[in-house]
Amino acid sequence: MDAKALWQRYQDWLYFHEGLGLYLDVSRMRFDDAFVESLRPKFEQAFADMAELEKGAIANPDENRMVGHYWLRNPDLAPTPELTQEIVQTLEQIEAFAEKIQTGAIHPPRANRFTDVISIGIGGSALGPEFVAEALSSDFPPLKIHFIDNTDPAGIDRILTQLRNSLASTLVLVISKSGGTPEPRNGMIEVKKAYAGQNLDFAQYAVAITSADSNLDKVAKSEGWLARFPMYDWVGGRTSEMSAVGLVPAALQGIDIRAMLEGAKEMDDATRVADLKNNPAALLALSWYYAGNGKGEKDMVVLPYKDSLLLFSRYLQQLVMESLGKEKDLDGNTVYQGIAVYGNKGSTDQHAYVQQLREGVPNFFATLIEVLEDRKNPSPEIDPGVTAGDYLSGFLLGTRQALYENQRDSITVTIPQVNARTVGALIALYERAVGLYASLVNINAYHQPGVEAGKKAAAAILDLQKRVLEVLQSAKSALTLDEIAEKAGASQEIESIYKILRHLQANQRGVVFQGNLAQPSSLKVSVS
Ligand SMILES: O=P(O)(O)OC[C@H]1O[C@H](O)[C@H](O)[C@@H](O)[C@@H]1O
Repeated sequence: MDAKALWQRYQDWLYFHEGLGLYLDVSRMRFDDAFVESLRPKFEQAFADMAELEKGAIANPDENRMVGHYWLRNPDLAPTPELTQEIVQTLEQIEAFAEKIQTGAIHPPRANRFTDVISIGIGGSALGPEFVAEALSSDFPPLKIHFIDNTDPAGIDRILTQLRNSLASTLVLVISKSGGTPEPRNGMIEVKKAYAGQNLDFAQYAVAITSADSNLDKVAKSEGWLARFPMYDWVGGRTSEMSAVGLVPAALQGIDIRAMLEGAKEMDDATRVADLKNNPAALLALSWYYAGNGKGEKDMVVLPYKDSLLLFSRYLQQLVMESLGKEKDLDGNTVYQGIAVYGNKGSTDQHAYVQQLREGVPNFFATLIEVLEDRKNPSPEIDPGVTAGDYLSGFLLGTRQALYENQRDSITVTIPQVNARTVGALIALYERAVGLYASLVNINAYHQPGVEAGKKAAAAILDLQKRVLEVLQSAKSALTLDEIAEKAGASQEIESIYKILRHLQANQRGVVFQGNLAQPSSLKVSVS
């Protein structure tokens, strides 16, 4: 396509949202009109499915749940007045709580103010709050946030060591929809011990964000924690940023949560339009379908050219991959769907892997996120008439062009600046695009059956560890791995037993190895 035709294509396909000042450019996805026409019936269905979902249909049939994240930013859409009221009240409670914490009306027993927050959660209970903190937190927020999003002991130590001298003014959020996920539970127990170690009454520092009557909710209630906020059955973890899960941590950092909700609402309104060309989420879904042949054959590389949006790709990884990565479609056929997502930021990544994107295996399409405003204040000149921001912008345009010249497709999303409204809008844009794409490929975007397999296997390993230790404790002399496996009734799991023991041995847990470490079958194991 020559330059003139390409410029025309750019204008023909350009989407602009006036209120948000957001542009979406899909002109560098090389679909043709016939392709668009062929997808129209699927889009009609997708728009109809989405309308049903918003009205409160059981859009997640496997879990028999409604899917209501759209109601969070427009409570009047909720299917019952009770739900509307609950959403509104929770929002007011969040704002009132954050204000009291910031003014010191609620303060820790031994300090005038809370200065820090530890947010404990994983997956959907961490990725949104982390992304939003990185994108929107001011340089000197009223409360500084720290995340424990894993059960890595060294990671937990790092946070607790950094906060050692300010634990007495640190608020703790424990966020878990189910209230039973092991990682946040472990984090909570360890943090609780750290408070006890400094003679601080954890309950006076702790806030739970979880489903009513979950295990976490029960603990928080019985111990009289500082506050509890609800997580709803009809909001999925990966779409929970606009629920208490995302709003509580954001509000505590002084982020304008009303603006975030407003941006999402405006985007929801725009992505509700049942007209492909005038719906930015539909244009994204169309582009994804085109790129990957409706089967996820190409990966989505997300490159925001703005440091503060670094975690967007990580956030999208869960939103897209946990939603779309499914073995079965809604009719039970085996389809192995999904779209792989990765990326960090531009121009940084141009010095890392863009070489492969430009010249190597063409198994991806790029999404470039452009932010028009460079910085709040005027920029100094780097070269005559040229600023650092001009370079950043030039690198984005250059990469887009270089990719296109080599038949690598890209989408460009442009926002005027990174603020609460545009971040809310970006989240909403991708939530809807995922929902529409799921309809196009006929899958349930709102469950995650595959995650259970790993959780069950991990639980079995921990159970095996107990049995193995019992065997060793009652043994009179050192045993080979074969003998341990047999006595534990787990002959098929000898490799797991070896790995469990190796881990215990490395952590001074009383396990002693004799023999050649390079030949596990030669080892004799005892406990001290
Ligand atoms: O919020 P929680 O119930 O603790 O869940 C945290 C995460 O755990 C699971 O592994 C799910 O796959 C995620 O969708 C979820 O976000």
